Amino acid sequence: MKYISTRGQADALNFDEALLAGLARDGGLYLPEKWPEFSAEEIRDMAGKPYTEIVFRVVKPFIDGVIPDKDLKEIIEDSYAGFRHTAIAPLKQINGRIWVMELFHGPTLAFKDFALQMLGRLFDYILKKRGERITIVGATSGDTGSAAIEACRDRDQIDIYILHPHGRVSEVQRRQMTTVTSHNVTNIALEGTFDDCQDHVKAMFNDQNFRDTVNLSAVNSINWARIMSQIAYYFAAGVALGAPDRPIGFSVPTGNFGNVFAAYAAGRMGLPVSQLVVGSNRNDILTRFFETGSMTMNPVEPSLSPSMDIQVSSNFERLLFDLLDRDGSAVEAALNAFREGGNFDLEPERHQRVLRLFDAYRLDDEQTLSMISDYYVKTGELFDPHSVIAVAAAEAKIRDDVPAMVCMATAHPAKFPDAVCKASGVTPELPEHMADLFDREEKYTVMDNDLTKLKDLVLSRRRNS
Ligand SMILES: N[C@@H](CCOP(=O)(O)O)C(=O)O
Repeated sequence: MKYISTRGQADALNFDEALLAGLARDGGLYLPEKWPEFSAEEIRDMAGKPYTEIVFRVVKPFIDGVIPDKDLKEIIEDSYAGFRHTAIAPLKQINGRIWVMELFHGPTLAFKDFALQMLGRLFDYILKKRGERITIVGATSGDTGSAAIEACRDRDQIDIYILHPHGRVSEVQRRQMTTVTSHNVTNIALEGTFDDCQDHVKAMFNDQNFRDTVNLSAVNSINWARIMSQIAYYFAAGVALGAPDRPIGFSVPTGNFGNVFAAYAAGRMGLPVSQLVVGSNRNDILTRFFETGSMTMNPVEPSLSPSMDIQVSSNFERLLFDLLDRDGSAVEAALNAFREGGNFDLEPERHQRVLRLFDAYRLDDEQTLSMISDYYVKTGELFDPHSVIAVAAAEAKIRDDVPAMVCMATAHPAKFPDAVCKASGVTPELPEHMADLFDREEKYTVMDNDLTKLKDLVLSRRRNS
């Protein structure tokens, strides 16, 4: 299995090379050259299997022998051993056709743990084999940061720097990152937005000298291995609800487009995915795109669902690559137009094609609070401000011919106690392992929104061995 860049110029890589590279050298994102496909029989056979077995079957074709099966199985078992629910990703029905998959039982209470617990172990395994070290610079709007830190802390081969937008993540999200004091972790609160943080990360990758000097790698979903690991829970949900013999829809709260792209990938691999609903908050660039075929950038506005306060959704590039018939130069031209002029338009015929699968829906803060309250009263479920957008979007957009839709509950309500309490009157409690989070000491550096200063910091702390 080779991995190719969405911009079409970089060398094709094997799994381990793509894992360590993060972003391709031409600025594109890696994708498998060809989607592996499961037959109906192979999908049917996943039903009733433990979650870790489904992960193994889904990721094996992507790893393609780079890691022997025995070692891969151990990595997978170890990755999910720390989850606090025995089902790992439990499914709950909340009304006739709508289900919720809880993806917040991992160590940092968000869906990011599903991929990052694996990513940390994959890095460790490959780096030890190669005798190499890497520097990770990651950007977070709230959840990726702590999940990445948790996965990479205290690993000898890794130094990790996480940039978050200063004052724009919830206090629990910030403390989950900044109270980790491991020697290899640096937290930076950037005077800017998440998009600024993500732009700086990409700029560091696009500076070939810098990336080679520090051996830069990625924990964000620009890294293919992030998407790969997340595809597994879509298969787990699908087979639990009757796939391949019954089609299935998914509703996903979306910021960087990685999670919903994993659902799309599951469809390309044979899961009968018949509808994907993209949920957004007032930063609704994706919703407007699906509604109109035109992607137009607005300023990022803070919301009650900060993890989705994003205008430039990295993984949209992977979908665009398919929509533009895998033509790397067309992808590059469209994205250059977007970055330079703040807009690009998809041809009407391609827009119609994307609408066969995708729908989109937005909720502003007021609607988000009201929906948290409504579902709490109607079902007893306390949703966080991101998950509730998926549920409301599913209710609003589920098509008549979709027999079951699964909403991805991406974060634990205790990550957003103020919003949840305002909506429901209930303050969700942090799980025991985090009960003293507010007593722990924080350590982070507030920095100007300045790429040169960031690079200097990373270079100055570089370890030679
Ligand atoms: N919503 C994310 C933003 C980064 O997304 P990623 O999937 O590319 O890591 C966050 O919570 O940090």
